[in-house]
Amino acid sequence: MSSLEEPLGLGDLPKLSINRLERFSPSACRASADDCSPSNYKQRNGGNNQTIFHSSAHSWHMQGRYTDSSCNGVDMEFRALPRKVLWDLPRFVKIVEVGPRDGLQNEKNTVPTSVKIELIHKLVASGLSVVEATSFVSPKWVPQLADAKDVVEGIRHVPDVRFPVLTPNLRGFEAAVAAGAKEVAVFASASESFSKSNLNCTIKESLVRYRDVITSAKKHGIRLRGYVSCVVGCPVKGAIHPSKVAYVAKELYDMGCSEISLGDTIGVGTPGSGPVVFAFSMSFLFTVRFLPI
Ligand SMILES: CC(C)(COP(=O)([O-])OP(=O)([O-])OC[C@H]1O[C@@H](n2cnc3c(N)ncnc32)[C@H](O)[C@@H]1OP(=O)([O-])[O-])[C@@H](O)C(=O)NCCC(=O)NCCSC(=O)C[C@@](C)(O)CC(=O)[O-]
Repeated sequence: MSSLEEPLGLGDLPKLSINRLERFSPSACRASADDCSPSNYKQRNGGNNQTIFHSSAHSWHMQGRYTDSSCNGVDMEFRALPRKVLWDLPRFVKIVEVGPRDGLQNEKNTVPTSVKIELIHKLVASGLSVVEATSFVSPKWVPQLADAKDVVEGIRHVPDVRFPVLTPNLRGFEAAVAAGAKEVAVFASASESFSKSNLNCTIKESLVRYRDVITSAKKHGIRLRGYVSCVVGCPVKGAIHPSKVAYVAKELYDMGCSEISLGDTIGVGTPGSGPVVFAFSMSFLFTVRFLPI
């Protein structure tokens, strides 16, 4: 049995509070805001029940207003909003699995290359069509992923799946292309402190580096994603202003990234995180609106 197949004890699983999800769900408002009940949406949506997805979407847009224990006194504006939010939901959600890269880059013990390749094969077998495989970063900074070339080599014959890899500079990009990568991602940050600790440079300097990577990627016909880290909060600086997120996202987009991934790096974008999250959701809407479908 490989390390991937060892069973997880139930006690090891994180505790998930369903109440927390439901508190912001359409069903939490059943008593008075009929428009937002899942059954109503089910009809309009051709019978597809996607309640969990709606729950999280509501939590962005409605936060603060659903926190009342009952929905008494709901005004017309409140009633109209859920319908608008439901209709505005995207018809398509793309999942980019980042476990082999993001998950393994912080492992205390370096995972053997063969196990990484096995993990990627299993993720593909589970139905995932985009799996971020590894990073072509400095092995001095991330020794856990020093075998990037071998990992890409080990998965290059898997058909119909995209395997983007992370590249922090032109050197990483060139190594990725030489190894056979067909898609890369660059990663900037909305927090100056995080940029320094992750890339050893300022946000502006990282964007200058990425301009070279992106120019080269366009020449090679390589698809590009751009990450923005710390879109809600930074481990050093705390709250991050949405304008910083919008600035970095727009720079990456203008340079030629076909997708922008907004990373809540430290997981503070919860419904309970108050006005920051609301402000961020507005910024998020702005950001996704200027991206092509
Ligand atoms: C950007 C650097 C390279 C600057 O690193 P540096 O030390 O400032 O720059 P350097 O140019 O002096 O390079 C240091 C050494 O690394 C070598 N080097 C330089 N570049 C490469 C390369 N591409 N591949 C292999 N080696 C490289 C370079 O040649 C040199 O070697 P030496 O001369 O000392 O022997 C470094 O800071 C780095 O690699 N950072 C990456 C950190 C990282 O991978 N972080 C985790 C990923 S980001 C993330 O997880 C967030 C995300 C994406 O998930 C989104 C979210 O959720 O927030």
